[in-house]
Amino acid sequence: MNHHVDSEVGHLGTVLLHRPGAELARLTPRNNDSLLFDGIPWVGRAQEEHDTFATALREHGVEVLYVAGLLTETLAIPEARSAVTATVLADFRLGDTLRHHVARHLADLDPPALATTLTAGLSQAELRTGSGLVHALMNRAEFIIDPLPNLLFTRDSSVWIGDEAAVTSLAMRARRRETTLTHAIYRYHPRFAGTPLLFEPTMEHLEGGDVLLLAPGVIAVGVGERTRPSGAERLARRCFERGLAHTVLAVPIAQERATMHLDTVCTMVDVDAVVMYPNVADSLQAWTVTAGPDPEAPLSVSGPEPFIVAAAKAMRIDTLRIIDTGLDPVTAEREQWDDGNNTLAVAPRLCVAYERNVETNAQLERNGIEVIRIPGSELGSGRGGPRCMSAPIARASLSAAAGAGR
Ligand SMILES: NC(=[NH2+])NCCC[C@H](N)C(=O)O
Repeated sequence: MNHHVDSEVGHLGTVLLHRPGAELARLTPRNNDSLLFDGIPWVGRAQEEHDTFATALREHGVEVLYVAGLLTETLAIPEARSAVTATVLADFRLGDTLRHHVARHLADLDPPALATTLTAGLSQAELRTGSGLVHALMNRAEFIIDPLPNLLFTRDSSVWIGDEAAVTSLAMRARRRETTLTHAIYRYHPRFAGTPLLFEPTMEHLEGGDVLLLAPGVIAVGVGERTRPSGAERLARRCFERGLAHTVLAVPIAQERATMHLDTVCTMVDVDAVVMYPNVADSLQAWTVTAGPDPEAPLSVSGPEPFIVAAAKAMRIDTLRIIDTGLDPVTAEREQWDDGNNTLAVAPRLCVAYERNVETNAQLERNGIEVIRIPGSELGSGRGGPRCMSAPIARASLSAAAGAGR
């Protein structure tokens, strides 16, 4: 099976999605902030919206894989099952007595039920038997295993570069456990076992929403709230060592919720065009990182210079075209917040976007980009759009198309 991604826009072959489920029903006004949601989504409607997204992708010939299905199949493998449950049981907050009860509870679950518990979490009330001090001092609604509502945003927990999978290192506490699931899938699932892992969750912080494959061999990495400079450095070194890239652009972004990832302000819609939030278009800078002269100095760093200039140079094109999010700054700010810039390219000049971002979508169409509109009123409450909700596993190679090779 051909798993390979070398751009943001090559015809999408296979994508990993997570259909939201019981984990979204865990959100309350008391925990939504710490679980990184801005509201309390209506779960049934979020599922309908997500199904519309998946159907639109399938109608364009895309193979849709779901985390729940892959995880269930993975958990049927004893080694994978014990690796994943060990990460849950390692939680310090449990203490030995409760840990023992949780281990017994998990051991009784079949793979589908275990997959559900690992994503939706486990409350004190749901644990069949419990005892000990930690259990006694918990209230019934408290989580023994925290839910993972942000699993919806599959973009962040793994990224394919070439034919390698990078399992990322998530910065926010509420999301860390997501990568234990993606890690297990890529290590043990028969479809993926043997895939080289370019990055591991034990490394410096790096999130997929910050990683943009601008062209074969050229990667932009947003550096801000989530991805740290050290994470970008580690990714650059590993990509150079493995011949997966010749240039990495480190792009500082404001450490704010609205711009938590680079893909919240900029996504690619054509081989030489991005849709970009106008309020940052002029100020976005990039540091250019290339392989250094010798092992003592593995990286060369230069810059900063305007992102679009650095990107065009690295991509060896004259200009990187910028399509902005509508002209008036208030509309632009509203639509950026609602993930207007967060499009998923299905092919060059064909992208999926939330229908609510009326101005941005009209701008895209005026610039020759076809827009597949999907509803996102409930999905968007987690602050993520079509790109955040998808992890491409296979795209038609642009380097093959250009005859460039690597
Ligand atoms: N690639 C992205 N922009 N992902 C959006 C993730 C949103 C999620 N609620 C978080 O705060 O982490």
